[in-house]
Amino acid sequence: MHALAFNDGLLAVIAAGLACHLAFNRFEPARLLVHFALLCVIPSFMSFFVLSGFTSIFRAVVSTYLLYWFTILTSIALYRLSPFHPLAKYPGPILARISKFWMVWMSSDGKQHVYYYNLHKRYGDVVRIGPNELSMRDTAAIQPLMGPGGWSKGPHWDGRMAEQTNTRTLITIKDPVEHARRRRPWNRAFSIAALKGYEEIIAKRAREFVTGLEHKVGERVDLAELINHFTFDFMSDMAFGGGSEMIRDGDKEGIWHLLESGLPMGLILTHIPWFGKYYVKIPGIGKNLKDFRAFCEERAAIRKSRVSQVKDLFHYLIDEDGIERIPPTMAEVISDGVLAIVAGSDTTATTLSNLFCLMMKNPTVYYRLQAEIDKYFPVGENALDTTDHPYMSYLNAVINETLRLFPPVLSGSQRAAARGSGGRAIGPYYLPEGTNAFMHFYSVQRDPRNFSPMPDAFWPERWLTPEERLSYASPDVKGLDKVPFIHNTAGFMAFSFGPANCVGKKLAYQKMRMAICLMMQRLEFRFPDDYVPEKFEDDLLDLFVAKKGSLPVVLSPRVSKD
Ligand code: HEM
Repeated sequence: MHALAFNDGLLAVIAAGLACHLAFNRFEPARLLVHFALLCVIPSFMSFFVLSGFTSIFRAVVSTYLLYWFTILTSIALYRLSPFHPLAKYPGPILARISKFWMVWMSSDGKQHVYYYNLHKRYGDVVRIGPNELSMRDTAAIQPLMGPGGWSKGPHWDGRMAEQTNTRTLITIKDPVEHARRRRPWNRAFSIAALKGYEEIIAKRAREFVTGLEHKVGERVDLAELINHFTFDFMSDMAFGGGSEMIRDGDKEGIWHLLESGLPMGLILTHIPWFGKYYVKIPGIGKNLKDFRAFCEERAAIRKSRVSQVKDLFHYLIDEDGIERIPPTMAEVISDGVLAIVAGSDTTATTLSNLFCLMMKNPTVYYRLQAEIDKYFPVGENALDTTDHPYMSYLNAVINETLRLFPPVLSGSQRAAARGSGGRAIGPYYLPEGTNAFMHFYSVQRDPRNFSPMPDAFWPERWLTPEERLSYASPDVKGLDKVPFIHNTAGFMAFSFGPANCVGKKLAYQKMRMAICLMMQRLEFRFPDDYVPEKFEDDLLDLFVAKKGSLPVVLSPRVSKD
């Protein structure tokens, strides 16, 4: 009789485990209390059913927990590998299909972009890289996934932003209507007229930056770090009317380090967003970000109290012209100001560093660009004048080619099919509801169906017109006119795509062009003799945004100061 009751008890525990899996699968509960009830209260209660088979309560409780959790995990794994799973037809590594912890592990070396790239080579255009997540490489999916009427931002931001319960920053907003409302001031801030107004802010910081470089002529400097200082000072000017003097003083407060220190954990939370709710409960967690936010709040208050002579980004974000029907709250302005600094300084700094590294590795490109800059800005000309930028085809080609090979957001930005949407065809693929998906920028941009020949090589000439390309005919391009040339700009996704793409794209180009022209008009850049240039790419990590290492450079003057 006892044995029967015990067996019944074990079966009840297993049944409860299966029911728990079903509840998580069906309702995706997010509240910690519900997690606690499902994972702890139920097995504690169930241990009474098996008491008869154990010599102590302790043993009964431990055994019930083990059996309960084992049942849940086994049931989850079997379901996710089974043909009944909605994403069963999409191939991918077994462990990735079972759990997102696999991607946490695989991305921990900072090379997830290369991992995804190799997965696409092995499995094709759509790879299942999580139980409910797909990585995509086919350009036919871009428009339906990310274009107007496409899917909204995915949950990968939820974990990173777990502490932002009230005011979310623009990039994390899922609701398309709310996203559009919050994006309006940003769109105004990057209109052609507004951009023209920023030129003087860029020019001032670019002059300070390049003058600082000139003082270091002959020295070995970390160009990547100095570029960080330039982009950070500029974005602080834009977002909060100043407050940062890294070009002058260096990063005394360690702010750049503070921002970068959160990236590895941020990446983990993009893979397991549900964990963010637990993570933020750990005492002291998020302190760095809170400190940075406090700095921004202080700056925002100062900037708000005075009328700026210049219409900076803050002017538009806080709606100083009073255009919005519902004026933005101060919390929204601060939150988006923080985003501007983070999204606007790191991305352009990484691109500029990559660009100089790639050019120094490819002297032909370096001298071609230098020649173009010399043509438009000979000695004595103002290299910060933007009038001729549209005609500087080689400059634009070098920037695009850098962004193609190394987009600062290497692995793309997740989108999700809303629950209840019923799923939809994304290009030639049917993606059921509950699916998260992203275009893998790094793979799309190196796909020979989009960019050929030499999709993995730095070859800016591919961005020129055929006539321009021919005019550069030289040993490095010999024979390339004999192979098919493919240049599918739909596969150029560094700034993402659709209504939630990068709103700061034009500003990024403007800032990078101005800085490059001034830097190359005034200075020569070369690697120190003992530096192995491949190290820079080895050190480049995919932590959602790219994190770069140092870029040692020796500077020499181009223009005599006499
Ligand atoms: C080389 C430079 C840059 C690159 C490659 C870049 C790339 C990106 C990417 C890939 C996204 C994600 C979009 C998505 O979720 O689909 C993004 C979003 C964003 N970027 Fe940039 N970015 C750059 C510079 C800038 C600059 C200078 C700013 C200026 C403030 C900026 C502001 C933003 C903002 C506000 C968003 C969120 C847009 C939204 O969700 O509506 N970015 N950027």
